[in-house]
Amino acid sequence: MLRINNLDFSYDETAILEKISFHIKKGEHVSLIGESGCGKSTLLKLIYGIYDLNNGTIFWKENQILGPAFKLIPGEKYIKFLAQDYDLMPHTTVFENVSQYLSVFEPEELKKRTQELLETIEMTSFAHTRVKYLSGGQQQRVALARVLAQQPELLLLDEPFSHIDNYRKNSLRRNIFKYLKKEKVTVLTATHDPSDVLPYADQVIVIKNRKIIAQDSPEKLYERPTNLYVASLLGEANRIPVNVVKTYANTKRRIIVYANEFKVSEKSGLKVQVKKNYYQGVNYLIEAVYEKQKIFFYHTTAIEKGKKVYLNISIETINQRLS
Ligand SMILES: Nc1ncnc2c1ncn2[C@@H]1O[C@H](COP(=O)(O)OP(=O)(O)OP(=O)(O)O)[C@@H](O)[C@H]1O
Repeated sequence: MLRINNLDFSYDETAILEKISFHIKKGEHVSLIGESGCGKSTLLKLIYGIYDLNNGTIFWKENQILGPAFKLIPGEKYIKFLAQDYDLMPHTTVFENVSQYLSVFEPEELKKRTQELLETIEMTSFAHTRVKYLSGGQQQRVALARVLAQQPELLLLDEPFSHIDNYRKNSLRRNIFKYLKKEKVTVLTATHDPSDVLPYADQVIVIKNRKIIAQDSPEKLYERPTNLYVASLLGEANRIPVNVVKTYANTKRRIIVYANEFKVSEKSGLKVQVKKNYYQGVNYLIEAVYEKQKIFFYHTTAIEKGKKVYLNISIETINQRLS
């Protein structure tokens, strides 16, 4: 459905994206992740036709997406892009902002659809509030409902929940992604937040140094990360020599271990010295050192600074990472 082939792009003489190729099927939800400045927003803008490519092609179904050199007004009606600026009508109400694109010839349907969308973004009680009086996070929610109302076939979301408080974020994410699946909208989301990715994405694309370095399902990328960069985008990750575990005494390989996969032991394992405790609510994230390398692990209680402890990893985890 969305087909990107051999895309190269630069704003000036510095290359931003190189040889980017991927396909997204109809109704699929793909997350785009990578360190800040790696080109996620740029890629979404290119798919929307805001800039001209240096090389390559972008197709949505049989339609080629062309940049401003070929098309005066960017954007296609079947693609919507929710950028960091929300493009709302500040002097009109939330209801009017959301219903603007629905047919006025079917007033009952307009009311029903708008209400459904306001429920999805949990803003029913603000229906008659003017948008200019809303907070940044509330405006972001209205912007989401406004793009959904336009029934896009392909939706490009750039950090869609970045301004929304944690209290709302989880239920909102569930509502929005459920709605998009129900409506079979194809979604490409650029995000920093693993909670946007792991439970909802069908595929994850990882960008580093201008290129796609990994593409897989969230489960596979998390469980078998190709490197520390990929793992660290999805969780609190460490890279440790596997020979600290007796059974693997003869191998020199290092494996990725997430902070939650370590178990503290009194007897044997990776011997670390505790440096700091970070209270997390459900547990503590503990910063320790092993031969000058920082190691992070979770533990149910704080551990005294300077104390030496052993960390164990299950054999299943080791085998999974070595495979
Ligand atoms: N209009 C522009 N002109 C020139 N350079 C730009 C422009 N917009 C972005 N860049 C540069 O392109 C690179 C990629 O930026 P982009 O915003 O796409 O990254 P990103 O991965 O979305 O970052 P973040 O996660 O921080 O939002 C950065 O080095 C940025 O400085």
